[in-house]
Formats: sequence, C-alpha cells, structure tokens
Amino acid sequence: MTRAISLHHVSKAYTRGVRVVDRLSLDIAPGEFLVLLGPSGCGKSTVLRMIAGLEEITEGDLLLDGEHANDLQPSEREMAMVFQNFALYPNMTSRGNIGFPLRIESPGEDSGPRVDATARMLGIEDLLDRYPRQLSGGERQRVAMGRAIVRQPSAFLMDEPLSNLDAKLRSHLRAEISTLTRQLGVTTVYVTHDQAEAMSLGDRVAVLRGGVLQQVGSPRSVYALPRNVFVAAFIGTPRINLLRGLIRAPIDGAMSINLGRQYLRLPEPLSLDHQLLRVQQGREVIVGLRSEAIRIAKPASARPGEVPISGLVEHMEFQGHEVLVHFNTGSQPAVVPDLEAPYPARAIRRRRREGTVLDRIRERAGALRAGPVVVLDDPHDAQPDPPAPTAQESRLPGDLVVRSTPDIELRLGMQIPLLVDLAHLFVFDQHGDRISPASARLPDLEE
Ligand SMILES: Nc1ncnc2c1ncn2[C@@H]1O[C@H](COP(=O)(O)OP(=O)(O)OP(=O)(O)O)[C@@H](O)[C@H]1O
Repeated sequence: MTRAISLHHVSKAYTRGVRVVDRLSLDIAPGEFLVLLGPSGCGKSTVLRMIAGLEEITEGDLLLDGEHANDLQPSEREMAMVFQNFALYPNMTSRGNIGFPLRIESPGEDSGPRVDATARMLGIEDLLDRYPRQLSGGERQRVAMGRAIVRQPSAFLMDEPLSNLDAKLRSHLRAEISTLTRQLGVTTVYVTHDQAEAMSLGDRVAVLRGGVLQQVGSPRSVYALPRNVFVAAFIGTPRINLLRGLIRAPIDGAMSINLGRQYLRLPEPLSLDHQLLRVQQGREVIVGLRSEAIRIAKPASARPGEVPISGLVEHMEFQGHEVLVHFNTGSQPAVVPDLEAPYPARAIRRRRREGTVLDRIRERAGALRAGPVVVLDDPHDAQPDPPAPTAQESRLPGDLVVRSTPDIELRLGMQIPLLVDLAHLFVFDQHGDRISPASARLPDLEE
C-alpha cells in the first residue's frame, strides 16, 4: 500500500511566534517521489519530521489518504525514515539491523526470509553478518535502506540520506534509490539541499526558503519557469547570471534593457513577452541569463533572436569537458539573500569585523563598485544592516559566466564578443518575481 500525503497550511513554531515552517500546503500523490529542496535551516527536516509524527504540528492539517493524521502516533503512520547518519545499531549485524523493525512489529516470528529477500533486492547478501564498523559508508546506507524497506512501509521519508558519502558513491546510490523506490512504487519524500540531487531524483521538487514554499513542480518546469529569482538562482549549475537591468522603452525608439555599460536591444517586432516589459519602462529589473543563453561568437554570426554584447575575460575555470569563462561586462550583479546562508546575519557581521586583511581589501574593492541590488521580499522594507554575504558576493571575478569548449583559446584581459539568446532571457521585478517569460509561452510546463 502506498499513501497520499497532504499538508494543508501547516506551520511549525519551536518558539512562540517564530514560524520555521509557514503555512505550507502540498499534495503528494500515492507513489510520487517528492523532493524538499532548500538551503540549510529553511525547514525541510522539520516538514519531514512533522509528516513522520516526530514533531508536533503547530497549526494546519496533515492528511494521510485523506484522513486527518495530526495526532497519529509515528508507529501508526506506517512510514519508514532513512537518516543522513544511517542510525544503525552498532552492536547488531546487518541482519540484526534490517530485521529489527520486524522483531518489534511481530516478536517471535522468523524475520529471516524477509531479511534475505530485502538483502537480495539491495545486493547486500554478503554483508549480512558484518557489524556497522565493518562496513563502508555506502554499505551502511544500503543496510539502512534495507531496514526501511523490510517492513514494506506505505511511505519513505529520507533526510539527506546521501550527504555523508563521497560524490561518486552519492551519484551511484542516487540511481539505486531512484530505481528501488520506483520498483516498490512507494510514496517518497526526500530532503536535500543539493539541487542536482533534487533534479535527478524527484518527480516533483518543492523549493523552500525560510519555511515558505516558493514553488513546486517537475524538475523541468522549475528550471524553465522559476517563479522567482530565488528559485532561479538555487536551481541549475553553473548558477544563473543575475544582473541589474533598467528597461528603456522610448515611444519612438527600440526597446532595450540597459545593463550598465552595455544594453540588450530587444528585436522588432517585439515578442509578446517583450511587449509586456514595456510597463516596466524606467524601472530597475533583474535580468537572468543561464549559461546556455550566452555563447562566444561574433555579431555577424548572430541567429534570429540573438543580440551582441562583449565581455572582458577575468577568470577561467577548467572543468575537463568544458571551461567556465567569467566575463566582466560592466554590469552589476544582483544578490539574492538566503541562498546558502547557514549562519544568522549577526554571526556573519561578527566574522566580518574579525575578517582578514584580504577580506578588508575585498570589501574595499566591493565598495568601489556600485552596491549590488538586493532582492527584497517587501520593497518597502528598510535595510538597517548590510545584506549578509552570499555565494554571489563571494563569487569569482566577473559578472557573467559562460560555458565554452575546453579547446577555446582565451587569455585573461581579452575583450570577447558574445551573443545573448533572448529566447532564454528571464526578467524579474524588484521583488524578485518573474515577469518574463510569461507562463503562457511554455504551455506544456505547469506552474
Ligand atoms: N528542536 C528545535 N528547537 C528549536 N529550533 C529548532 C529545532 N529544530 C530545528 N529548529 C530550527 O528550525 C529551523 C529549521 O530547521 P530544519 O532542521 O528543519 O532545517 P533544514 O532545512 O532541514 O536544515 P538543514 O539542511 O541544515 O538540516 C532552523 O532555524 C532550526 O534552527
């Protein structure tokens, strides 16, 4: 049996008045693989623990197969949890660990056949007589999976189950988890802060920020139509380029987006999306360009919909199969707070005060440039403190990262022609909400 899990306006406050999960609503279909994705501290594990019954729900309703379940005991929910730290009993062999839930459920019954069947499914028959200390990290996680599967639960709840493993093993086990949960057809809620993991595993991905659901959709739709700048920046590698822009829409001239020293001229006749930008005339916006929206090429080789700009090579990251080229185009990056800020703002300020000479030089260099635009949740909010540094601030030089083939011959300091494909242009307003493209342009993607 597999379960439908619904959360209706669910909130959690550990301290009175401070919601770490804020009115979350989600409907997870039977057999679905849903990933909860977000930066550290955004409330992912709390949501999972509320579903498991390990944490009380402060407000709102949890429904299991349509039945109110807020007050059900964890054991009555028939769910199995898999944790990051594997949580195996050190004094039990793998056989003992996997069979443990069966012995609790039906004491006196022979758990052997089911343990053997589970071990076969996971390919760990030869590990059954070893203790956890005699297993590698990946093997331990397989045993932990075995313990979760053996009871044939109605749902799996997985809390960063792979984050203690190295990259190669992680991607291997990721594929195993995907195959296994699909074979079993059991509803799975999987927590991670790793967007690549979320994109490769989930039927749908739910992106959380500060306890608030930002967007839920298929990996393809959250990538192609991020609802706001936070989702756009959190999903995709290399990270989307986010630049400050200003919409220019003179009555008798071509419409363009000013990027500081350069501009993107919108081709005529204007597409519907670009016509919609006219109302933003004179306003600051955030331009989002994923690396596939830009290529290194001369203006003469522009295809329809591509417009030229140029950039100064400031840094190159050799990745083997490709090179990430960091260009300075004279534009200002937009900063998205909370992207991966595991520390409270106060701690960051303290670290800043205690910063190294290099930090101070960086700060001074930063101050020489115009300050980056910070996306506000509420545009009327005052900004009493400087924004916490984010991954964007600590980014390598350049304001625009472009992918290229590894054989490209570029040197630092070269001025290089670039073509921007406006079909892949995102425009967000000052609150960070996407204004272009409009949803209707990609009708096969739900939002
Ligand atoms: N028992 C608790 N008492 C008080 N605050 C808590 C408790 N558990 C979690 N919190 C706080 O609730 C917020 C959400 O925590 P949670 O563990 O759900 O986040 P998360 O997104 O899973 O983070 P991570 O990826 O780092 O595990 C955090 O600010 C955390 O400090």
